[in-house]
Amino acid sequence: MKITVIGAGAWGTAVALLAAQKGLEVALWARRPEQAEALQAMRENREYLPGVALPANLRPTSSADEALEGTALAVVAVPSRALAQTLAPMPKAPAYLSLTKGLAYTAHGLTRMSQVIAEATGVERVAALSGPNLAEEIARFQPAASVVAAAEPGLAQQVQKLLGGPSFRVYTSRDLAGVELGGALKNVIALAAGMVDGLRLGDNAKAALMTRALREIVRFGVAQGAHSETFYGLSGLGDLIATCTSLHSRNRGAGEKIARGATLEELEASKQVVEGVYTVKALHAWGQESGVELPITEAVYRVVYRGERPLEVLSDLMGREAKPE
Ligand SMILES: NC(=O)C1=CN([C@@H]2O[C@H](COP(=O)(O)OP(=O)(O)OC[C@H]3O[C@@H](n4cnc5c(N)ncnc54)[C@H](O)[C@@H]3O)[C@@H](O)[C@H]2O)C=CC1
Ligand SMILES: O=C(CO)COP(=O)(O)O
Repeated sequence: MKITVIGAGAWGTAVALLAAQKGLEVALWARRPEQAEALQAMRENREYLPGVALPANLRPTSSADEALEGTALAVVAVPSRALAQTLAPMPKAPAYLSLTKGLAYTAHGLTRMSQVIAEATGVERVAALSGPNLAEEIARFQPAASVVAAAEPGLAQQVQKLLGGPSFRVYTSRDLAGVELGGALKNVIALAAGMVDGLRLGDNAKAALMTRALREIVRFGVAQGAHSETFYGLSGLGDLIATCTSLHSRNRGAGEKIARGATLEELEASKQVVEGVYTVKALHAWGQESGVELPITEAVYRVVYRGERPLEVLSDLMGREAKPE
């Protein structure tokens, strides 16, 4: 069986490696022809995932026709901002799996990545995989677990069989919204966690941030139609822990850089995608329209987009009205 991974960044390459290890024929589509050629020539993704050899059954290409011909599943690992424009002109696959952790604010309101994929391709069979999954560890087959969610249970089970293996335990879920929202919102909180690290505010501060943020994520997610239990699972709490504490996390690292004075332009110029920067903007736009308060998310927005100082924003959060937990 053949599967196609669209997007040859760190995460697309890591998941392509998981699929190749299962003996599948794997096409890895890279946007730039020179990137596909470099992957092919070096049998390594030196730009985004150095130090890991690509096996022979993993075939890099920049041709969408070649990548998608005869495929059973397209696994999408393109940054959220480029998702619709990347997929729309490509040949269609029978089903899609979203690996992208982001949120968009469109004319339809807040839009999850599986919805962006369905709209861009016209294909309704779309699943999402999310969990505490840092690409650098998964690519080295260090043990990890994840959740695949789809409205159609058969699709989630198909992905579970295709990607699950000795180092990667995959659970299924019916809560597509919950799995996607947990993965998107934790990136915003990881920016805040990075600021806590950069300002050396301490372990108590980070634990308080993550705990109160989880409450905020649950409140928001349930209002969006997700199930609260999903946020206490791998794609919620699990990913929140991994991303807020890992030295590999680009979002947490970006928060540290912000605390040391990095600007939005500098973050956007990074070769590696920092999704939290776009997710927080979408959430802010939604909050303005809906009137729903997301205090921690709003604090991150004020620092990233209004250039306010993290310590001043923190002081506002600490000074909010006293209330029961
Ligand atoms: N790196 C990780 O550990 C994980 C990442 N993710 C998610 O996967 C998605 C992809 O992230 P990574 O693979 O880590 O990215 P990356 O930061 O390693 O690489 C960026 C990728 O995006 C491509 N790209 C940049 N601009 C583009 C554009 N305008 N059009 C098309 N492609 C473009 C680059 O060529 C490269 O392949 C993100 O949504 C991220 O949140 C999810 C789980 C783990
Ligand atoms: O989603 C991730 C881990 O599950 C990766 O997080 P970063 O994008 O912050 O590196």
